[in-house]
Amino acid sequence: MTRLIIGAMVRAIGAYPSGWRYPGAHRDPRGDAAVLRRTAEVAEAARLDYLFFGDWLATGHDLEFQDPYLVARVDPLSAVTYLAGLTRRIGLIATANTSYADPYTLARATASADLLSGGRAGLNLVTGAEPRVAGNHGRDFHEASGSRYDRAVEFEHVLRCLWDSFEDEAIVADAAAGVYLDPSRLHRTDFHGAQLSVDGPLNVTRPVQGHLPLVHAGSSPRSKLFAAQAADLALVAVTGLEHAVAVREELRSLAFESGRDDRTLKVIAPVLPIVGDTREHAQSIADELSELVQIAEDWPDGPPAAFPANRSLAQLSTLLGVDVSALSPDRAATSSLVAGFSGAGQELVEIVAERTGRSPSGERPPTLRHLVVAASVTASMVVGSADEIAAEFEAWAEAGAVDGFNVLSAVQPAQFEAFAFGVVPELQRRGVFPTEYEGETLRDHLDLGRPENVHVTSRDARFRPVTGRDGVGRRAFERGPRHP
Ligand SMILES: Cc1cc2nc3c(=O)[nH]c(=O)nc-3n(C[C@H](O)[C@H](O)[C@H](O)COP(=O)(O)O)c2cc1C
Repeated sequence: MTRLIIGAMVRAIGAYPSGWRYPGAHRDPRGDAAVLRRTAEVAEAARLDYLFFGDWLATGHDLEFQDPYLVARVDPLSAVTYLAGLTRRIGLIATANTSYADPYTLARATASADLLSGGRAGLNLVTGAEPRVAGNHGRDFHEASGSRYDRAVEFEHVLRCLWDSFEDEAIVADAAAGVYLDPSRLHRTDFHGAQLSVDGPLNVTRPVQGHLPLVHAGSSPRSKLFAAQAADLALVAVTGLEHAVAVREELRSLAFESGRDDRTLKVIAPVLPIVGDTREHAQSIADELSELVQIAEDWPDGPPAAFPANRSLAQLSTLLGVDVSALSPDRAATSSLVAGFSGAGQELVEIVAERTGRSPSGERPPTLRHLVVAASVTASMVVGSADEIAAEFEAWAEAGAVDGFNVLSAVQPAQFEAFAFGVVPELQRRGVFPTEYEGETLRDHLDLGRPENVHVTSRDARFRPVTGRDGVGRRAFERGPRHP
């Protein structure tokens, strides 16, 4: 039976550019503590596997228009530690940027989060795509992808060595004998690589889970190789079901080529469901959200300098093959106008019809604004009733496209609650998502075993970079048979 992994990608003011403008939406990040608490309570009541917190280490006015949640947000590890004390069962995954983080500090904070949550912490390692981060961390420039991934490879190795500093039996705590520590079970890291140098040992005992489940999010060839070799969950950007099938197969075969049991790599896709009582209701929500997205033409004298170039009638004209730049954004895209559109333009009209229920020949045709928004907001959306969305999730799982989803919510808290209390029970009714938490730890929820201590097995402790199919990989193992 298919068993989906489902986590919530928490974005406190919503994960759609205009979500914060929707009636009743949470919109002031100064109130995030209450929203995070409520989100965690709802997610745990729905038995979601984890809450996932992304990260972005810089801010600026431009982000207001691209991705308003990136403007101001709580640090992800702080959110995880806060929620560790408020929840009992749900996993809590924080993002860290390996290009800028200090491995000893991160190993210490994450091992602590795992201990404080009873084994429910996870860590998403990214190398970062935002160049402004460099100046916030005393660097002259953001390193190129190759160098960032070289560092990420060393980083992951060092993290595991540091987490394993204490063997599970290292703290003896024999009060009668006066023996606190077995020093033979405390291990130095002694890693001195091209980019990182760490002595160790870590001054936190081994995490409850041994190693926190590692997530990696990216899309380049080096990113895929890193995910295949180092991650338990690969968070991928996919354009549709067929693309997802291909990406999952590629990642799993890379994992196999790296000598790993490829079934232990779970491929997770982000998805943004718009949930309504009926399909028409969901479409009316998606329609209102589209209408609330600002486009360049909303400023008669031109948009702010940082406004995204692709959110304009000028850019849409290129895609449509028809110059609509002098028209009003509220001009209806009627059948006669649409007839002149390019193939890509016609496809866009179909996407808008599916999402909003508006068709060129109908009573309420889409407007040019709807088309600009559909072309420029790239979130992977599915619009419908709870049952329709659950059916779509199930179809993806059965096609071998994903092992699970990271669910984004356009409007907080309403859309998240509609998902948790509407779609999740439908998935449970279909038997593709469990109704109860069984194990205690995040690794249990993800069906991952507890790893051995690298200092005891010593195999992983030897760091040997090797050349993989798409670049420099981590290390070579004996290859076992590939499982079906
Ligand atoms: C689904 C998804 C989520 C991501 N989340 C984050 C994030 O929260 N913070 C971040 O710095 N980068 C994030 N990234 C960016 C990647 O880490 C990556 O650095 C970026 O896409 C550049 O591509 P590359 O690393 O594959 O070269 C995400 C990427 C994907 C596909």
